[in-house]
Amino acid sequence: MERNLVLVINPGSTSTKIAVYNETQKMAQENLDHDTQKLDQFEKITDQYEYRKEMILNWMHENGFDTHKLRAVVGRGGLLRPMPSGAYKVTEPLLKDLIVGIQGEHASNLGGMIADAIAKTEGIGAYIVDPVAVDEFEPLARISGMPEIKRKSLVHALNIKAIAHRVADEMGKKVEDLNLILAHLGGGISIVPMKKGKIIDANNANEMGPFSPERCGGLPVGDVVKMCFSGDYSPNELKKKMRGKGGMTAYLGTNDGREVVKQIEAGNDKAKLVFEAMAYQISKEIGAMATVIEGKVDAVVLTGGVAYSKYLTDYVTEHVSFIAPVIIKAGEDEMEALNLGVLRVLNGEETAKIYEKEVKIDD
Ligand SMILES: Nc1ncnc2c1ncn2[C@@H]1O[C@H](COP(=O)(O)OP(=O)(O)O)[C@@H](O)[C@H]1O
Ligand SMILES: CCCC(=O)OP(=O)(O)O
Repeated sequence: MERNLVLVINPGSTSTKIAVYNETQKMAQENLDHDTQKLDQFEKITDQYEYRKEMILNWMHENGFDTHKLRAVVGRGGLLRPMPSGAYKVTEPLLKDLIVGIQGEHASNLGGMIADAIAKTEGIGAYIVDPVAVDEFEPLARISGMPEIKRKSLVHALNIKAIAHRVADEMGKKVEDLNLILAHLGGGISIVPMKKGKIIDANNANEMGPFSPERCGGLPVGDVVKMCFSGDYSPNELKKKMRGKGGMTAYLGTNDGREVVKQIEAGNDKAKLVFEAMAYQISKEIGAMATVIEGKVDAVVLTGGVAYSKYLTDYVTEHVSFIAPVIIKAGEDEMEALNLGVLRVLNGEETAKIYEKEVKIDD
């Protein structure tokens, strides 16, 4: 049987996206949304491994894709050690860091883990491309204000880089010729200044910046310390309040922006206040990141699922268009970027990076 297909697996905090490609042709894609109640049944994100893997294998089976026809599996890469951008082979040290969550828990850790499991049963390669741990920060961006704590680059690097290339193409330029502010508005939110193709700062989508559909964003730190020592919450409850059950979900009980827009249209004032507060915080972060590149911004780009909401993009555009023209690229180019990343390796145009050679593993 000819092995000519690539399986692309993209676990996000609110969804699992799956696609099958034959070379550059997408044969099928499915976006499986996960509601807050379902994900809440799992204590840790790695506990979702079997649930999401079975969903993917069932989808393949139901859509007539035989795993024996796969030539590679590529997954979204997770919270690994700070690393250069690129396509990586899933090796044992990389897998180990995904499983332990070396920089924390996130759904994207499951991408490489599930890709590896499916690839191993077929004796083929598993890969990740531009994981959320891609780190191109400049030295100033790493200083937090407390020496024990470093600012981290945890960012939607895959989509941000893919969308930046798309915008540059449409402008007849290369990313290296541009300064952009890109805001990925998904289950988590990343806002970055991109200087000549490099993500030189970012809010850290897991813990800082605007609140998001499922995360609390940056908080007044004194109040957080009080909560931690109140005895009212276990460490796991607090983690869930930060990620998974934070932000829009905490106020409105849903991680689904479409549902919130419907509530606003039905006259729900609380939904309006919270959704606008998210748009307000997004706008403020874009303003802050514009200072990093001294206001020399060619465009502000809004991408990710929440950028489908005209209500939200209108609000943000009104508040930030004084900085630069606002371009809306709703949704993501992640599936395409994962497939193209692995094709460059399979077709010999690029050599897959080896994690343990690119990062310092000191334990
Ligand atoms: N038309 C829309 N209006 C508002 N929010 C939307 C719309 N479409 C998708 N979303 C929201 O976008 C978020 C998912 O974005 P996505 O980039 O797919 O993130 P992730 O990969 O983190 O799951 C969810 O909160 C979803 O409800
Ligand atoms: C940690 C950055 C990646 C991220 O937040 O992704 P999702 O929006 O898919 O959860």
